[in-house]
Amino acid sequence: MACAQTGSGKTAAFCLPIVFGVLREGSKRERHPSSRRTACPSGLVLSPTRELACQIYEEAKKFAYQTVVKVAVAYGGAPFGQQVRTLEKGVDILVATPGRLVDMIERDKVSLRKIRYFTMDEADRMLDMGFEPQIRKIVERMDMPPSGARQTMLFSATFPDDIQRLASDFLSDYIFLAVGRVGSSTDLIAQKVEFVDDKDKRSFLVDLLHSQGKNGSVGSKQGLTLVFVETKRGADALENWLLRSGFHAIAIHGDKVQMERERALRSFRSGAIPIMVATDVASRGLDIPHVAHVINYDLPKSIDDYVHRIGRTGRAGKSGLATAFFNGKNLSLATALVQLMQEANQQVPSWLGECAEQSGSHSHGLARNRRANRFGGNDFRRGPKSSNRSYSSSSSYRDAHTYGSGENYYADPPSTDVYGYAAADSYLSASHGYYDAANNNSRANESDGYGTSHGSVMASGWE
Ligand SMILES: Nc1ncnc2c1ncn2[C@@H]1O[C@H](COP(=O)(O)OP(=O)(O)OP(=O)(O)O)[C@@H](O)[C@H]1O
Repeated sequence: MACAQTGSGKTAAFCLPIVFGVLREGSKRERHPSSRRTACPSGLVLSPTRELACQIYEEAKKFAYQTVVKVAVAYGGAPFGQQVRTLEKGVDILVATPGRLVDMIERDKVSLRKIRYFTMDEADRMLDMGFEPQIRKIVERMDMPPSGARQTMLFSATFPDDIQRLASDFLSDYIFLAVGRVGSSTDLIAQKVEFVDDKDKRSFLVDLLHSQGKNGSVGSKQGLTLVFVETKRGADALENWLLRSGFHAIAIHGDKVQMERERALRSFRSGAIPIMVATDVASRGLDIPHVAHVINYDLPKSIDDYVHRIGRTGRAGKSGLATAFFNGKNLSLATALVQLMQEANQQVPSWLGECAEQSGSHSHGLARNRRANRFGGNDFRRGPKSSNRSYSSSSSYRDAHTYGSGENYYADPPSTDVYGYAAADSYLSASHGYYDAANNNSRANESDGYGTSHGSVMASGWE
C-alpha cells in the first residue's frame, strides 16, 4: 500500500517493477488452455477512469520499450472488438477500467488465472462505494490467484483509514509505504481561497481569466487552466458561458461520448484550447504538463477530492496555482481546508479561519480524525492514537505493538510532530511491513540499506 503526493511519479513506481518482474520471469504470454483466444496477462493495472487507463498504458509502453513485454489497454466507451483483437495477439500487462475488464472476462476474452502483479491506481477511489463491488468481483470471483500468490500494489495520494481497512482484504502481509505527507498537497502549489457567492461566480471567473491573459491562458502560450465544477450540466453551462465571453474553453464529463472526451483532453493537452471545464472525471491521475492553474469553481465535498483536483498542477517538481471559490455552502470543508493549507505552508485568509471555527464541533471532529488519519505514513494498523504518540525510542514502540502478520516490522521515526508526521528524512526499516520516508525531499542517495525482506526500499524525492 503506497502513498505519495500528487505528481510525484507513482506511475513509474508501479510500472517499472511489473515490467521488470515480467522480464525476469520471461514473457510467456499464455493463452487459456480451453480457448486459445483468451488472453492470460501476468500483470493487471486497474484505473478508475478511461483517460487515466490510457495514460498509464502510454507510460507502461514507454517503460517496456524495446523489450519483449507487451502492454494492452481495455476501457469502456471504445470499440470492444478492436481491443479484443489486440489482446488476442498476446499481452503481458493489461491496463483496464473495471467495467470493461469484467465484460471481457465474462466473454472469455481475458482470464486472470496467471496474474502475478496486480495494481490498483487511485486505490482509495477504486475501493470507495462506486467501484468496490466490481473490484471485489474481479479479485475474488474471477479466477485471480489469491493474495499470497500474487503481488498486489495499491497506490494513491490519499488513503483514508476506512478504505485501508477494506483494502487489506486484498492484501496479505503487506508493507505500507509513505513518501511525503500522505493526503497532503505539495507546497509546490500556491493555494488561494476567495469568498465568492454562487451568483457572482461567473463574473469572478471571467475577471480571473482576463487577468491571466489572452484567452485565459496563464503566462506563456502553454499555461493551461483547469476549472472544476460539481455537475455535468454545470460543466456544459460554464463551457457555453466562457465561449460566449470570448474564451477558448472545452468541457469534459461523464455524459460525453468517449470520442468527445478524448478530443477535449487532446485539445487541452496540446494547448489548442487553454481552458478545460471538468467534473471529477478529470480530478485523479491525469498528468498534463502545462496545467498552471486549477480553479475550484465549485469546491468538492471531501478534502481528499480537493487534494487530487489541485494536484493536476504543481507536478514533477514544477510550481502551480490553485484558486478555490468558497462560500456558505462549503462550510463543512473549512476546517480541513485550513489544516491542509497550513500544513502546506500556505497563507490562510482570516475569514476562512473564522469559518472553520464557526463550522462547529462536527467539522472539528472530522478534522481531528483526519489529522490522525493523514500523516506520518498513516498505516491504519498503527491505530488512531499513533498520531499523538511520542516515540522515545524505536525499540519501546516495537515491543509494544505487533500487527497483522505477527511480525515486528517498524520503521520508527526518531521524532514526530503532533500529527505523527516524522520529521526525519529517513530511518530504519525493519524486516517487513511499515516503511515511511517522511520527507518529500528524502534523499534517494542516502536511502540505501533499508534492509527489508523485500529488498531495499528507495524513497526518491524531487531534490
Ligand atoms: N524521476 C523522475 N524524474 C522526472 N520526472 C518524473 C520522474 N518520475 C516521474 N516523473 C514525471 O512526473 C510526472 C508525474 O508522474 P505521475 O503521473 O506518475 O504522478 P502520480 O504520483 O501518479 O500523480 P497522481 O497522484 O496525480 O496520479 C509525470 O510527468 C512523470 O513523467
